[in-house]
Parts: sequence; C-alpha cells; structure tokens
Amino acid sequence: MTLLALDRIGHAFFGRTVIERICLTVGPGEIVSLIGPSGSGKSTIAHVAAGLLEPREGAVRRAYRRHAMVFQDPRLLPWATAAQNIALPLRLACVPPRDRAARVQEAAARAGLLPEDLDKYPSELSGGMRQRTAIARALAPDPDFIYFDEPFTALDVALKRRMQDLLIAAAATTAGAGARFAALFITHDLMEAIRISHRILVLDAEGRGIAGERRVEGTPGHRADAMVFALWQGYLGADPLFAHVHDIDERRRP
Ligand SMILES: Nc1ncnc2c1ncn2[C@@H]1O[C@H](COP(=O)(O)OP(=O)(O)OP(=O)(O)O)[C@@H](O)[C@H]1O
Repeated sequence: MTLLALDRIGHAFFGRTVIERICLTVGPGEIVSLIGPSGSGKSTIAHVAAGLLEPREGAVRRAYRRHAMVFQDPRLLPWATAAQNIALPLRLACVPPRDRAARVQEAAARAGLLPEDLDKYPSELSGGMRQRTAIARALAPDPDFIYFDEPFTALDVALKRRMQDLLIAAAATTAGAGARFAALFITHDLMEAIRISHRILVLDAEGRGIAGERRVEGTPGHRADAMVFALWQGYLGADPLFAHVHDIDERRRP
C-alpha cells in the first residue's frame, strides 16, 4: 500500500523548470528523507505533494487520511499562547471545545513540552520550544502523514538530535500497533537523514528526477551512533549517489 505517490512530477516558476520527472512513493509508517543541495527543488516537491502547488506535469496520489506540515520557521501566531497555537487545527477541524484540551495536552506531551509552557506566548519560548510547539500543532489532529521541510536546520547540534529523537518516537507507537504517521522529510543533512529515515531519496544535482535511493539498515531510533557515522562515511566517501550532495554550488544552476 502507498500513502503518497508522485508520478513524473514537473514544475516551473516563471518558465524556468525547477523539477522534472520526480517519481517517489511513501508507504504507511515509512519515514522517507529527500536530500539534495540547496535550490535543487526539495521544497517545491513537498509543496506539490501536499497540494500547496499545482504541478505543471505529472500526477499526485494521496491515500492518507490527513496530513500536517512542519517548516523550518515554526510559523506560530504571536498573539496566541502555545496551547492556543496547538489547538488551532482542532478548531479549524471543528473538534468540540470539550475535547480540545485533552488533545492539546497529549500532543504537547508527545512533543516534549511541559504543562507550564502551554500558557506562554511564542516570544516567551526559546527557538527549540517554538519548534516543539509547531510539532505539537502538527500532531494534534492525529495526522497519518506529515511533511517536514528542514524543520531542524536552524537548531544547534544537541537540540537537533533531541528533536530527531522526538520525531522518531512520535512516529512510532506502543505495543505492536502500526506507526502513527508516515513522513516525507526534506533535509540537506545526510547524517540527519540516516538517523531518522527508513529510506533516503537523493535528488539529481540539477533537479532532473530522483537520482537514486538507499534503504537505511536497521530501524530509526535503534541505530547506534557508530553505525550512523559509519553509514555517513560510507555514503559520502564511496557511494557515487551522494557525490554531489555536499559540493554543488547552487549559484551555478541555470
Ligand atoms: N515561488 C517561487 N517563485 C519563483 N522561484 C521559486 C519559487 N519557489 C522556489 N523557487 C525557485 O525554485 C528553485 C527550487 O527551490 P526550492 O526551494 O524548491 O529548493 P530547495 O532544494 O528546497 O532549496 P533549499 O534547500 O535552499 O531550501 C530555486 O531556484 C528557487 O529559487
């Protein structure tokens, strides 16, 4: 079964082609990273997949129930508390007010927010807490698919790691039930992709399709750091698929 399928997607801005022949699939419970250099069209692909942009070519099939999105910028309403921000999608989905508080608390707990943080305004929260709030807001309507567009890029290394672990835990469920959500995770950080994903898709250097993919050994959250590091070294040092990932100069793109 496939929750998301892109079939030969192409898109152009003002007549300039930015993506072409993009084919990808994401299955239930899968975290799939899409990696590529800056300007290679990763966000454009996520926007097309989520229905924010109509592609010029190709077809998108969505078989999931409900999706959410998390961006690099948390995009919180500054005049609303963390709890009110998290409740926003519940209000939009007409969830009765009596049910909202419990769902906000559950989502906040999954995102690692403390009860006392919920009454704070975004300006009173640190960058990491703001991003946790954005993640809680995404989790609140219980989506079975989440688009992440470089959500941790602006965070420092230790915080980034904690947020990756949080995402892995939030996606998985307890007691043998299926995963709670599948995800398309946009990043330019190969180490991050190896830590959190089941599969990594690599964009062609010129955005002309997916150059290839690698299924990452093991399960997210159960890979030892030494293994993650060894895979990262192997991919960058010896795997031609990743040769362009860190050394392309986006200013040379046509
Ligand atoms: N709304 C837009 N109008 C015009 N050009 C755009 C628009 N959005 C993106 N582009 C261009 O499309 C190309 C791909 O952009 P996109 O943001 O998808 O790349 P990306 O791989 O996500 O980059 P980054 O990693 O830097 O975020 C870039 O050259 C960008 O300038």
